[in-house]
Amino acid sequence: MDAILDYDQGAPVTLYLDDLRVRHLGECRYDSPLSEMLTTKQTSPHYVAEGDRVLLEDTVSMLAGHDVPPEQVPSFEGAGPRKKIYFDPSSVTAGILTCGGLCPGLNNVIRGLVQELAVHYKVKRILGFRNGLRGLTSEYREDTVELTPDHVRDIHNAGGTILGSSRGNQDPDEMVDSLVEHGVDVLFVIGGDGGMRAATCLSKAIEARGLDISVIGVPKTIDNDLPFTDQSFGFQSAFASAMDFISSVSVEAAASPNGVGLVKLMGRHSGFIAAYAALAANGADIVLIPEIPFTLDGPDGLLAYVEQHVRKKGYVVIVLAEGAGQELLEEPDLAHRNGKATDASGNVKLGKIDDLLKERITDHLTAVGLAPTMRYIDPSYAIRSVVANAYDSVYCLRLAHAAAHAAMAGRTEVAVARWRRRFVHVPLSLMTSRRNQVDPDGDLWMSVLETTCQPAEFGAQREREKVPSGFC
Ligand SMILES: Nc1ncnc2c1ncn2[C@@H]1O[C@H](COP(=O)(O)OP(=O)(O)OP(=O)(O)O)[C@@H](O)[C@H]1O
Ligand SMILES: O=P(O)(O)OC[C@H]1O[C@](O)(CO)[C@@H](O)[C@@H]1O
Ligand SMILES: [Mg+2]
Repeated sequence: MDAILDYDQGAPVTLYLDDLRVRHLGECRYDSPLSEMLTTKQTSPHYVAEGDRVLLEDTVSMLAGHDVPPEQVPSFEGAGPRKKIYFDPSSVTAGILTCGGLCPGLNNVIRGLVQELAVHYKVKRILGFRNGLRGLTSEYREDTVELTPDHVRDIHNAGGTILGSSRGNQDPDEMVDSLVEHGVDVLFVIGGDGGMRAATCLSKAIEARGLDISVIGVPKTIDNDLPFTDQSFGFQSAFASAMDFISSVSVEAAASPNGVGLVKLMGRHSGFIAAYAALAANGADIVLIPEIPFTLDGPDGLLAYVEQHVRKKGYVVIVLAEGAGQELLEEPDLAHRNGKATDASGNVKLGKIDDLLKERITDHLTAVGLAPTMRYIDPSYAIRSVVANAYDSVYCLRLAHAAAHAAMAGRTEVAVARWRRRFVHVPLSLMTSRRNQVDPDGDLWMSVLETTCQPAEFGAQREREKVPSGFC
């Protein structure tokens, strides 16, 4: 009686109730320092009581599809403080690391963790491991920093991460050795999909050795490509920053003869930054994202539409996610543009779709007598190195609180996330089970089409990878 979820949208996704269960290190025997605050708490629109759960789905039709009693409806464990906890806080050593690409809010999460652990749980020793998972290798394991509330008080005023970050693979057993050597009881891994995979490997290696160490993931990514989280922290700050570049390019393109404004934004496999920044700036005429392949040539292709737009309006503004149109670079004569290499963590390096577009648009418009003025911006790292905005700042702090509570309550192999505006525990296996992508049939993309007035697709419809609805 386990098969619970079946999204019949292209690729069906079946979730089992067991997929949503969180691993515990053992019985919670210690009174939490926060227990007094919790005595009268019950579930309300603003609080999920201990023991209650948060529904995975939120539409009547989805819920009606389950012919099971309420306790078997798919749901997440709520995050938050517990009256009884697993670890004796006075003897806990905590570890924190940040890995992968930068993301606004990393320092905010570090600060929130240190404050919650030190001030409320009275944890005396909090170690920061430097430069991501590399900090747990034998070569670098001694290079730690002791984190105190004083030390982290103002770090949220800067972008980046005071701990540093890195990509590249490490041996799980070597990393566990480092945790044992430092006596770490709870480890917080602040990372993206790779970081969550690494946290899973670490948890498994810890379990295989029968150790009592909790591993908690705090998912971060400006790409917003992690599933089971409403939006990842830092995403909002990143797209707000991207919006300014779209506005600049729009001003430039509008003031130039046959102006073509082109902004390339980060987003390897998911076009959320491009979509949101374009909506926020409201100046984009075309948004191109990895989820929706496009064709350049032909009457329904991108080039014809660009031409038509320039003729009608005098200029055109295109927002391009870096992972868009990669299929165009597969063509044999374009092989030189196709990166096809991988970075140190195994992430595929993308081909240069921006170069191809600049060249093809320039050639096409010139050939039809509309020689363009190309205004191109690649803000690149500028959008992810910014300080977290006010919203992300609050979000990071609350995620950090949830992560500290999860760890002290002996949860492990789990990430904290915000799901349908509640904070929940998401098993790491679920966090890495799929990629969050813009759903071409979802309402976000609909809003993009409504705003830009671009056609739903450029060129002949291609078979595209279907994404499960409900995760965007
Ligand atoms: N499949 C995996 N198994 C174990 N560890 C992994 C795996 N993938 C990545 N890692 C580790 O996780 C760390 C971070 O991965 P990665 O560089 O891909 O960044 P990320 O956490 O995905 O963040 P971003 O969203 O910026 O890419 C790397 O140091 C890498 O060693
Ligand atoms: O930091 P790197 O290695 O240059 O990688 C850049 C990639 O990282 C991301 O910012 C995700 O963190 C992607 O949007 C981008 O493609
Ligand atoms: Mg990644």
